[in-house]
Amino acid sequence: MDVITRDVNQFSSLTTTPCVLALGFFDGVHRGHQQVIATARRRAQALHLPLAVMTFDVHASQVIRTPRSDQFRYLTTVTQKAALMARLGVARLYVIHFTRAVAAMSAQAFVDQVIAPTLAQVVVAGFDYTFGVGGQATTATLMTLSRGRFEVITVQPVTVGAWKISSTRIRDLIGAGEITTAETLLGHPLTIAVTGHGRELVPELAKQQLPPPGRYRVTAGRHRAFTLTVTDANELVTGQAYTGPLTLGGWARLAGVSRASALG
Ligand SMILES: Cc1cc2nc3c(=O)[nH]c(=O)nc-3n(C[C@H](O)[C@H](O)[C@H](O)COP(=O)(O)O)c2cc1C
Ligand SMILES: Nc1ncnc2c1ncn2[C@@H]1O[C@H](COP(=O)(O)OP(=O)(O)OP(=O)(O)O)[C@@H](O)[C@H]1O
Repeated sequence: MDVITRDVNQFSSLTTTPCVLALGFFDGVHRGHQQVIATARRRAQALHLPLAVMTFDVHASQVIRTPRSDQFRYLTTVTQKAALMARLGVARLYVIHFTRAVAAMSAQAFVDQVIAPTLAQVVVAGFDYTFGVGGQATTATLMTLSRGRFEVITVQPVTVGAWKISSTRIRDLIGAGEITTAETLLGHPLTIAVTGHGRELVPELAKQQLPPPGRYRVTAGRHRAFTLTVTDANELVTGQAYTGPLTLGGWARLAGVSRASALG
């Protein structure tokens, strides 16, 4: 898979072959996202075109300040997103640098200056995708804005019970310690990218969604299982010192340990 990182003003210089393009932020690459990408993949296969996805490096809420911006937490780093996308058959991942200038673009400008230069023949997005300044445009309006340059496919909601699967809901579940349910909605195990600095493991993302304070068994790589503590200050502390990058999976809460003794 090719990862193409771009500032929005570099886009007009893109020369590339046509593609089928899926649009969204895709934090967590959950089962709803997987449906969007699978829909695009089927169309790409039928048309013998490469499957491409366009995402942003930074979430919109971190650029456009709202009362909820401070509470926002990420599920996946760009690297994790890219690895999950590669497994779904994505050939080309566009990572657009999301800035105030991008947020201020009209929907038509975004279509003309960012989507069209990818030479997308088909654009696929979910039923609730919005874009353009103030989130002005939807998947339905995308068809008009395409001005005949591409076809638009809208993916219907993937739900569990009455709920649409969403990154927001998965963040809330992880934050509430409902890791198994979160993983069901994700469609893959929860993994958190960290770097060991002695006994502290520092998440790669400053704003990483973590499980609540407590003691957990985790795995790093295929075999190494160990315990760690998520402290009340949201720090990850292990018994053994380690230096370097780790991907923590296999999250299981150790039952019957109170917060106070978990820190001891
Ligand atoms: C060109 C462009 C401009 C955008 N401008 C805004 C904006 O002004 N305000 C906003 O809340 N979101 C803006 N967005 C973000 C989307 O509308 C959408 O709300 C955002 O991706 C939310 O992601 P979420 O569903 O993961 O919360 C913009 C997106 C694009 C592509
Ligand atoms: N459950 C779902 N069913 C179908 N499409 C979905 C679903 N969730 C997201 N999508 C689509 O996937 C793309 C990426 O969505 P986005 O990154 O906004 O995820 P989200 O889970 O809706 O996030 P948030 O909870 O922050 O709103 C968009 O095109 C969106 O419409």
